Amino acid sequence: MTDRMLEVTGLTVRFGGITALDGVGFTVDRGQMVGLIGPNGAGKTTLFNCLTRRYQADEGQARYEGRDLLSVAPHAIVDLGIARTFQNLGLFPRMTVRENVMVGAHGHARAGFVSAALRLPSVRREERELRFRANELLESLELTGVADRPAAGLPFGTLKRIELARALAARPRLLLLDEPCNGLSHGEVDAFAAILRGIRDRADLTVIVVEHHMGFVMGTCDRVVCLEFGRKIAEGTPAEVQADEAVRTAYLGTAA
Ligand SMILES: Nc1ncnc2c1ncn2[C@@H]1O[C@H](COP(=O)(O)OP(=O)(O)OP(=O)(O)O)[C@@H](O)[C@H]1O
Repeated sequence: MTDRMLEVTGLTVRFGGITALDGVGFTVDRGQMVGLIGPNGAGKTTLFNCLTRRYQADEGQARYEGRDLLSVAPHAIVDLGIARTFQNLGLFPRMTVRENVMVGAHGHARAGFVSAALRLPSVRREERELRFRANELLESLELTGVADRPAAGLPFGTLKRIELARALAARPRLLLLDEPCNGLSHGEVDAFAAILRGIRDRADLTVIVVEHHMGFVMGTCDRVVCLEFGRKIAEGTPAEVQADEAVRTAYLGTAA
């Protein structure tokens, strides 16, 4: 029996004359790591923006854990256990690495504005818990050594891991990663893949990852969905999608 987490059907998004997503459908089961690939402009980021309610779908449905995701308010997405990272990192450069990660967990803080302003004991306890959680994440992502340094000036590969730690701080059940390997060296990609696999296995986590790095996708994902010009052109195991003629044509211009 499958444990379906996400079911997307007929998802269509138009921007004026451009159809960025054209009737896209796929499913994701709990615990899977699904790769979302396709040439530039295929609609991958638009799909993430729809699922996180930044963009409004013109047609179609997305059911997440049995509920209609497309009617959820954008700010409520994190409460449903969905977190994402961005192509262009959205870190706070002057805050320390630890503080950046703690920001990700703040959506889960219970203290209200007044008690936080008065620094009541309950708030201090909560902050200790957030710090503890952040420290755990920093350790599992091999960031403890830079925890007290400002994010500004750290190497790009490190910033990518901080961005991942911040998304994980919200304790997501579904994690959407937008090009996590972009700009990483070969060695960093392998290290990132190993870290991600470790986290996925430890924390009951389901992942959809947009990525152009085929080595990462083929070596890390359980299933792959390929988009081109807003349409799904292939879906299957990494090996099946890699061998698919439409996918090869989309990437190379001609079937290779
Ligand atoms: N806010 C927007 N307004 C107008 N057009 C948009 C908007 N967002 C995306 N598009 C268009 O939708 C199409 C799909 O873009 P999208 O960014 O989703 O592709 P992508 O697969 O993520 O590409 P890349 O790999 O380059 O990030 C493109 O033609 C893009 O120009």
